[in-house]
Amino acid sequence: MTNTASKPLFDTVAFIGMGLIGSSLARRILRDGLAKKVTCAVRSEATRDRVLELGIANEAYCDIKSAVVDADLIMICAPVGANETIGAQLAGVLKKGAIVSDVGSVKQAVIRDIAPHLDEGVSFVPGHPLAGTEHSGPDAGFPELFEGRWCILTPVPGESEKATALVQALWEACGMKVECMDADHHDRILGITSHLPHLIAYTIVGTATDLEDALRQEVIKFSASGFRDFTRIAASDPTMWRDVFLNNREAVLEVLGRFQEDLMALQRAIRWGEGDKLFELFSRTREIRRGIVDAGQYFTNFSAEGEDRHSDETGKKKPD
Ligand SMILES: NC(=O)C1=CN([C@@H]2O[C@H](COP(=O)(O)OP(=O)(O)OC[C@H]3O[C@@H](n4cnc5c(N)ncnc54)[C@H](O)[C@@H]3O)[C@@H](O)[C@H]2O)C=CC1
Ligand SMILES: O=C(O)C(=O)Cc1ccc(O)cc1
Repeated sequence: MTNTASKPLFDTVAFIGMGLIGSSLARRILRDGLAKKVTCAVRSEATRDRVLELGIANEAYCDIKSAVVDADLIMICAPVGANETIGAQLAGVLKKGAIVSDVGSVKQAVIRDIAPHLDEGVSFVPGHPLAGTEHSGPDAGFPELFEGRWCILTPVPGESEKATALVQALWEACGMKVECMDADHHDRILGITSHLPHLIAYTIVGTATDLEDALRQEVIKFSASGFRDFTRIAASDPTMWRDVFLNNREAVLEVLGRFQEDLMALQRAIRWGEGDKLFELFSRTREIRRGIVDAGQYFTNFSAEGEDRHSDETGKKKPD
């Protein structure tokens, strides 16, 4: 989908954090003229130089204040564990009428850490584009990342509806479908659909490679596509995912409890040779996958063979 906006939605968009998500959105904004100017705050001179070399921001700074002081939209794109520190640096600095938004994978903790620091006259519209890869850093981004995917906004009651509509318009201009919901509802859904699967992938790859040396070599050598899929997910950024689990503790622990019960039931079925139970579950899950693919939902970036065009198989981390 190409941008249908006839004029820029914002004068200046400032990014805090220019990794996979920040740099993908910045690329899209600059490519399609969704803002007149893009600025960003990064943490090192090397990243600042790289961002300017890549041409993914008009101005790049190593401090937050310089990047955000004239911005109409401030998009926080750092790991969610950095939000408390980032929020404190926004207090007393932003223009009246500025909008603060974010892309964090959890939403209640983001609201907890950012909202108290924002001045009167500044709107806050938390968001989460459900699109990504296992890669990190400014080189990993690409402008088509968001195409055809969902973006969830979790507006805080009492906040400006105009601000929410503008953030929604930005994500729609990036090709996303947008839905609003409460932050706690978001965290419960994503706990099941995203956080638990990542935890399982980290566990499986950990278990399989925590073997004695000779066996580990064979696991790597003969890894079939099922295991390789898990290794892709398990190559995701450790800082980002540590922060996700620490900041969505309740929802993850709740779903993990249910998962452990279901796993025990499967363990028992295997032990006692209860083939019917296994067959019934596997048939049900096969139908679910077929339903998702037929509905064209979520997997819009998968080819017929089920490979995700967003990612390669190497799991290599791009420079940060
Ligand atoms: N990776 C993914 O697939 C997705 C990630 N997200 C969310 O997007 C956010 C960013 O993730 P990615 O872009 O993947 O991570 P990334 O690791 O590629 O980029 C994060 C950037 O933030 C910078 N950063 C860290 N602390 C900072 C601070 N205090 N001030 C300024 N910059 C700081 C890092 O140097 C890095 O360049 C996270 O909150 C994550 O939960 C959302 C959807 C998908
Ligand atoms: O790479 C994958 O398979 C992902 O699941 C990407 C992803 C990671 C985190 C999010 O909050 C949303 C999407």
